[in-house]
Amino acid sequence: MKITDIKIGFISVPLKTPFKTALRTVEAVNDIIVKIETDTGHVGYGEAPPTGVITGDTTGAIVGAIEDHIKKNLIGREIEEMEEMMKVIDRSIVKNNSAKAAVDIAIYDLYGQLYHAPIYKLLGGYRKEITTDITISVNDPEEMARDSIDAVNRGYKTLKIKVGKNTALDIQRIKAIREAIGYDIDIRIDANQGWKPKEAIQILRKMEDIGFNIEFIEQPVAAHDIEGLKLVTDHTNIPVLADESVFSPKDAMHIIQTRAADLINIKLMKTGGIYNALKICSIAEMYGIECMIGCMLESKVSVTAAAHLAGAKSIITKIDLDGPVLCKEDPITGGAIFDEYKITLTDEPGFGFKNIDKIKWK
Ligand SMILES: C[C@H](N)C(=O)N[C@H](CCC(=O)O)C(=O)O
Ligand SMILES: [Mg+2]
Repeated sequence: MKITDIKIGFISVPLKTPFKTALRTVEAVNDIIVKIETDTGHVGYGEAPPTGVITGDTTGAIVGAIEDHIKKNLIGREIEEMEEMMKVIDRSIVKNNSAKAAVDIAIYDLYGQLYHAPIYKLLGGYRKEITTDITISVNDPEEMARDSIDAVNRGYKTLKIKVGKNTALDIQRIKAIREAIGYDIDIRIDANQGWKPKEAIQILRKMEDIGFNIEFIEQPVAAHDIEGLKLVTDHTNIPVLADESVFSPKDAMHIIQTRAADLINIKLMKTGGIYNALKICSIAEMYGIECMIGCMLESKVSVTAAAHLAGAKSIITKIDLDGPVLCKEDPITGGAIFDEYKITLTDEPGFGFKNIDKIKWK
C-alpha cells in the first residue's frame, strides 16, 4: 500500500452554542481535512483545527506545512514503513504539530486498513467504550448553571467547567452550578491559563473550603510558567492537570519529573499525532501519572483517532472528547459513534471512516 497523493480539504460545521473559554470564543468548527490516497485504492483521513491561541497553528500554516514540506517526503512511501514515515514527518518541518497530527492520523487510518484491524486493537485493545465529559462555556453564573442542568438532563455525569475569564466571578460560577446540579455530578474546571499563580492558589483554596468538590483544575496559569504551575500544585489539594504546558513527550517528562502537575492532558494536536501521544502514555505509565485525552474544536475525524488512543491505553483515565457533540451536525459517515457522553469504537479497519460530506477540496 503505497502513498500516491495527499489532498487537502476544508469542513465547516456550526456549533450548537458558541464555545467560550478564557482564551477565545468560537462559533463553528472550521478545520482542515487531509486525505491520503494509495495505489491500492485505500484512503486515510486526518483532520487539523487552526487553534492559533494554543498551538500557534493557523489554516494557512497547516496547509502550507503539509503541501510545501510534508507531502513531497511521503509520496511513494509504503504504509508498512510506519516508524520511518513518522520520523520523516517530524524532520520535514519544525513545530506545526496540528499539520503533523492530521497526516499522522491519516497514516494510522491506513495502517489499520493494511492490517485489517481497528487502531485501538493494534495499540492495546483495552476497551471499546469510553465516557466523555462535556464542556460548559464560561459565561455569567446563571447561564452556566442553566447549561449545566441541560447537560445533566442529557445524561452527562462529568462537567468540564470553563473559568478564568472575569476571574472575580469564578467562585460564583461554581456556586451557581453546584446549587443547580447538586453533588452527584463530577465537576472538573479549566482556567485555560486565566489565573496568576497566587490568584489561582487563593481561588482554589476557597473552592476547597466551601466544599465544591472539584475533581481537578486544568491549566490554571500561563502555559510557559512551569514554576507558577508547580507553585499552584504544591499549594492546593485539588489535583492540577497540565494542558497548554505539555505538547511533546519531553514537556511531559519535565512536568512529571519536576512534579509541576499531577495529571497530563494529551491532545493529538499538541503532540503532532498518535505516535508521540503513545510516548507520553509510556512516560506517564512509568511514573504512575494518569492522563486525560482531550481535543480542540474538532469534528469526528480527529476525535475518533483520539478515542481510539483512549481505547488502547489504560493510563488514559479521563476523557474530554466532546468536540463532535458540540457540533450542530455531523458530516462524517463512519468513525467512532458519539452518542452524547457515550463513545463507542467500531471494529472497522483503521478508524472506519466511510465518507465525509460538505468538504471543499482545495
Ligand atoms: C473541546 C474541549 N472540551 C476543550 O475544552 N478543549 C479546550 C481547548 C479548545 C479550543 O479552544 O479549541 C481545552 O481543553 O483547553
Ligand atoms: Mg484545557
